[in-house]
Order: sequence, then C-alpha cells, then structure tokens
Amino acid sequence: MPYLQTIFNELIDSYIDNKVGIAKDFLSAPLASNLKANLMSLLATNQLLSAGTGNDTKVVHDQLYRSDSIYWLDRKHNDPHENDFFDLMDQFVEHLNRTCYTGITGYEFHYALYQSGSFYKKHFDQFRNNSSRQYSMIMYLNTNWTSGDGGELRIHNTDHEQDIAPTNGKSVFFKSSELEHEVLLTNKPRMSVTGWLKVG
Ligand SMILES: O=C(O)CCC(=O)C(=O)O
Ligand SMILES: [Fe+2]
Repeated sequence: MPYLQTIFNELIDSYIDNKVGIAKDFLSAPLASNLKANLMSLLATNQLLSAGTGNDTKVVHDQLYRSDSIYWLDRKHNDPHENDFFDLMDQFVEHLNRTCYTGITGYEFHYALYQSGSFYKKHFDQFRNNSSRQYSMIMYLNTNWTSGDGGELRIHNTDHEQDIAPTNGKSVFFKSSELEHEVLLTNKPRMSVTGWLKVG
C-alpha cells in the first residue's frame, strides 16, 4: 500500500477505535519545517491576528479564553508550501470520503502560534448556529518537544482525559461536535496548523 494511504488509515483507524485519531508522521519533515518557516515569517511581518472565539457574526477576542494568534491558509497566496499542504489535504479528504462515505465538501485551515504562557480553554469546535464543521484536524510543527514544555492537547472523553503532546508532524483528528478539548498552558512557543473538514 502506498505510504500516504498507510498514514491516512492510521489516522482513520485510530479515530474509529478511540474517537481520537492520531497519526505521528502525517506531515513529512520537510513539509512541517516549511510550514513552520512560513509561520515564523508571518510572525516577523506582523501578519498573525489574535484569535477570536465564536463564528464570523460574533467574534469575541477574549484573551482569558484563548491566547493564540492565527493566520488562514489560502491557495490564493500561491505559496508553494501552503499548496503542498492543500494537495495533501485534498488526498486525505478524497481517501476519507471514499473509505468512510463522509461526504466532506470543503475545509478551512489556519496556522496557530501559542506563545509561551498561552492556552485555549475547554471548548467544542462546532458553532451552535452553524454545523458545517464536521471534523477537527490539527497538525503540529514542534521539533524537540518534551513533557515539561506543556501545551498538550487535552481531550475530555466521557470517562477519561487524554493528553496529547504537540510533537512535530503529528496529526490529531476527531468529530467537531463530539469531543470537548483544550490546549494546556504552554511553556514554549507552540506551532500548528488547525482546521476543519466541512459539509454544505
Ligand atoms: O492546537 C490544538 O491542539 C487544538 C486547537 C483547538 O482546539 C482549536 O483551535 O480549536
Ligand atoms: Fe478546538
């Protein structure tokens, strides 16, 4: 089986078994490093925006709730690495729809930077007034991450909590309406690409 399909199945199979899909090497090392370099240059050129909570009609900038900053990826940027990322996501969505009949028709992704001391309190990803977000997907861009660095993604399952370290290239995948989660306070800059697979 081609390598990518093996990784896609690792993510999907662990999602089916545990409600939280994890694939350790979803992003290749070069792609992760190129996306991280993009994020660093967005920071250097002041293009990152403090992230809001809520959807477009009611965005609240509450730093007590989440303190990351973000930038949306777009094919219109004509950035080769963003386009490599979108090519990968197109293949993943095609694979997911073909093997699981998910009917995903779109997606949206942003870079996220959690500076040291940042966090994102417990929340669901699906907006109350809009259910187009079906699956949440996060890809991490952090080399040399160790346990004292904090910044784990904490998933609140009904009967247990699960902490996931944001290590380089890893992807996490779960149903947006189903699992409450949070980002624990990070002691080091923590970088990722986060997004949603959508219907309608
Ligand atoms: O970065 C993470 O691990 C999760 C981010 C998150 O929950 C979100 O952006 O909605
Ligand atoms: Fe979230």
